[in-house]
Amino acid sequence: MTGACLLAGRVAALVPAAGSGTRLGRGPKAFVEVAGLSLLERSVRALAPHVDEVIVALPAGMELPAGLPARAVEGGDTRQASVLKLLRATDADYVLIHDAARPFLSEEVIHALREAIPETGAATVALPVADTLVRQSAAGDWGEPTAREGLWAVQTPQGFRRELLLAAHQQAERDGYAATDDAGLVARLGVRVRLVPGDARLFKVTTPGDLLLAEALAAAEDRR
Ligand SMILES: Nc1ccn([C@@H]2O[C@H](COP(=O)(O)OP(=O)(O)OP(=O)(O)O)[C@@H](O)[C@H]2O)c(=O)n1
Ligand SMILES: C[C@](O)(CO)[C@H](O)COP(=O)(O)O
Repeated sequence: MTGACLLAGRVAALVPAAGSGTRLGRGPKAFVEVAGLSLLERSVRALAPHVDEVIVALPAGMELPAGLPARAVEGGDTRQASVLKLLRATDADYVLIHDAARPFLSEEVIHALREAIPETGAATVALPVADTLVRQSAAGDWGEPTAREGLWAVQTPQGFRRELLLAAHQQAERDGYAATDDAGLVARLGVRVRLVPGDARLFKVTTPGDLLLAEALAAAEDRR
């Protein structure tokens, strides 16, 4: 394992990649290619040098691309269910959860996240919100403006002591509670989650417009 930031123990990167990519409309999204490399390959290749193992949750019946330094489990019906399966597939001391759909993950972000984890056992990469925010009215127009000060848009990777995240998932499962990310499940236990400034390039490829952006960014990065 390489990576400057020491976490005491083994670190696994867990990559939920079992989504169907409905909003993108190009089939299982993790396998969609950007400049010749799939979102999944880009994400795994960014993580692998910084962790002891990489485990990917895949849609049923799909296999890992040849030569990828990872092993696979079958994903669940939701992202939360896929992450729980990934957590049960490792005994690492720490886990970094990273969406396959966020393919532009830098070494700097991984290091900053790893440094933030030990204080409370939980940290996430996120970006301070830069746009004006408004809640829509009942008619779908401009409704109530929302102050953006102190608001962050949450990204991945997110890092945890594995036992803490497992406890959070198990509690959520008992309560029938669903969250859109893992930090939210841990925060629900009353544990402080550190916010680590992220990177605009960590956007989630969700819509066809995001894919165009990803193609442009990949072309620029691959030229460097
Ligand atoms: N059952 C699921 C659903 C999502 N994911 C993963 O969680 C990440 C974030 O999900 P999202 O971007 O919403 O992907 P999809 O669910 O594929 O997209 P959509 O909602 O448009 O179908 C993705 O890497 C996706 O593959 C997963 O592992 N298992
Ligand atoms: C985990 C996440 O990427 C953090 O922003 C996000 O919540 C995933 O949401 P999705 O609806 O599963 O894309």
